[in-house]
Amino acid sequence: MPLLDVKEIGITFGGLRAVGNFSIQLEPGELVGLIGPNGAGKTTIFNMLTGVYKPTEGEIRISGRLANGKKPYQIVNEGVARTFQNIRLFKNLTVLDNIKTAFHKDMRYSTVEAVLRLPAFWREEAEIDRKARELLGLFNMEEDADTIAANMPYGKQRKLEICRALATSPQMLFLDEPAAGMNPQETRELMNTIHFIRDKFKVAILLIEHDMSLVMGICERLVVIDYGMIIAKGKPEEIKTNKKVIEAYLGS
Ligand SMILES: Nc1ncnc2c1ncn2[C@@H]1O[C@H](COP(=O)(O)OP(=O)(O)OP(=O)(O)O)[C@@H](O)[C@H]1O
Repeated sequence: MPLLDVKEIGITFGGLRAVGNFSIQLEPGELVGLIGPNGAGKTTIFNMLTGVYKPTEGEIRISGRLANGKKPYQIVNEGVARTFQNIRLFKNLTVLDNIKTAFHKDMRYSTVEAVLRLPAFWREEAEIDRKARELLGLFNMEEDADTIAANMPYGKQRKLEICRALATSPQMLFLDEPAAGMNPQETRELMNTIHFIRDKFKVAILLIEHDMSLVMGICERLVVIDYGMIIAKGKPEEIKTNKKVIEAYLGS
């Protein structure tokens, strides 16, 4: 059974069909790119897959369970994490605290134990601290633990956002234009980071990206959309020479 099984989903905003007949399957550990010109509907698809929008047509199944109409936090509990086109971090918190907030989804102590600062609370807080530092360590960011997120260079903020998404122990990770605003050096590092994540965490990754060198370089297969509809699917080398894809990009 695929991890993600999307059948013919679509959404209409005020009479305008932004996305239609969109289908995709993701198997564990796959690295797939979702590409298309500006305004093609990529973020709208992510928003449907993560519970921000409810599709007006079709069916989304995560690990076989119907996910249409679930709220974003329920989708996180189904093992899906995402990052955003515009980085969303708690800018005034430290790097470590940004990660810890994500781990708190799994906390088991009760409100009473937390308010009264009972041992169960401290034990679990110490464990979250340890796990957050360990995760930062995997991304070579342990020395940034006490830095305020907003004071980090752009590339590192992106990395932190991905790192925080992983703290929810997802099976699937959706990255919305992770290379946006990055310089070529940061983009190269990001490619390595994405490969590392897939191999280390065994997550399936769905990646929206405008940077063609990035998607072509790391994705095993690509889905191309234009005006809300799939126009091509295939391996990067097939997509590169696909006439419809070339026309869609030249025309945008
Ligand atoms: N909440 C909404 N209400 C009305 N229209 C919307 C809404 N969300 C998205 N759209 C429309 O859906 C279409 C697809 O937008 P979307 O942001 O998904 O494209 P995109 O492929 O992610 O573009 P980009 O690459 O520029 O980020 C656009 O025409 C947009 O105006």
